[in-house]
Amino acid sequence: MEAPPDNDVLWARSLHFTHDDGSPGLGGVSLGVREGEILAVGGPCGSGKTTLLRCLAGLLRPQQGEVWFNSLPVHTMGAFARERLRRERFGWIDPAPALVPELTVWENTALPLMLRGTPRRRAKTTALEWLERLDIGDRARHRPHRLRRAEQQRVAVARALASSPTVLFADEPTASLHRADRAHLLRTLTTAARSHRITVVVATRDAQTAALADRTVGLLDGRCVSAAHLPEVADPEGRAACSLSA
Ligand SMILES: Nc1ncnc2c1ncn2[C@@H]1O[C@H](COP(=O)(O)OP(=O)(O)OP(=O)(O)O)[C@@H](O)[C@H]1O
Repeated sequence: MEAPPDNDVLWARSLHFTHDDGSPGLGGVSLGVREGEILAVGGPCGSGKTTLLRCLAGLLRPQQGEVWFNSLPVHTMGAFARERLRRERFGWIDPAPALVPELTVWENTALPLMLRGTPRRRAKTTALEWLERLDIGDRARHRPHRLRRAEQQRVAVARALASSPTVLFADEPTASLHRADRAHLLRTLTTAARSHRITVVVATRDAQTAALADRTVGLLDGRCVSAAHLPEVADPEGRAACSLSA
């Protein structure tokens, strides 16, 4: 078993994954993600983007192939070690904000930190700082149902960033948002990731999202293709536009 190149924080070789019902997920995907890089994984519906992110994040175990996080072989780790790795080093954003309805916005944001053992007061301070950066500090004491969908998704982003993950996985994070909300969320997410040197792997069918990435890999039928098939962006939110101080 050969460890990945030094400058790749995440590295996958020849990943094969078939779902329990026999549906093909991945058919031999290899890629490397450099430290601090924002990598977009593009491709049409059903091409394997979510399956790839879940394999890279240790949520699914590929039947064949290797996943390395720095020098750690994720593909050979047991369930407990993978869960710990996810809790301590990875962040995850779903297409729809999955917040705990009984908790306030700041408690939702602080939850991963508290699960890690951070004292409540310190977790609260960090959560409030991230909520301010994402322009929802004034909603900190509300419960999620009082927020718009776009605001809830910003809470999900704050929650993922608050625990300072080494790698943040974002699965179509703007899929359920309007265009203006999408642009705002993407700018804050990518600006925060760049300023905090967080590596991001984002699955997307959206050209606007891909335009903010350093690099895009395309998937088709569970395999890497040379170029991602994403539509042209009429008014791309280029990286130069990322001037927020998140
Ligand atoms: N839990 C599951 N059980 C069975 N098959 C699945 C499951 N999840 C995904 N698949 C199948 O695996 C293939 C890849 O799906 P995946 O969700 O990874 O693609 P995707 O590119 O993320 O799609 P989308 O853009 O629609 O989210 C598809 O054929 C899909 O139907």
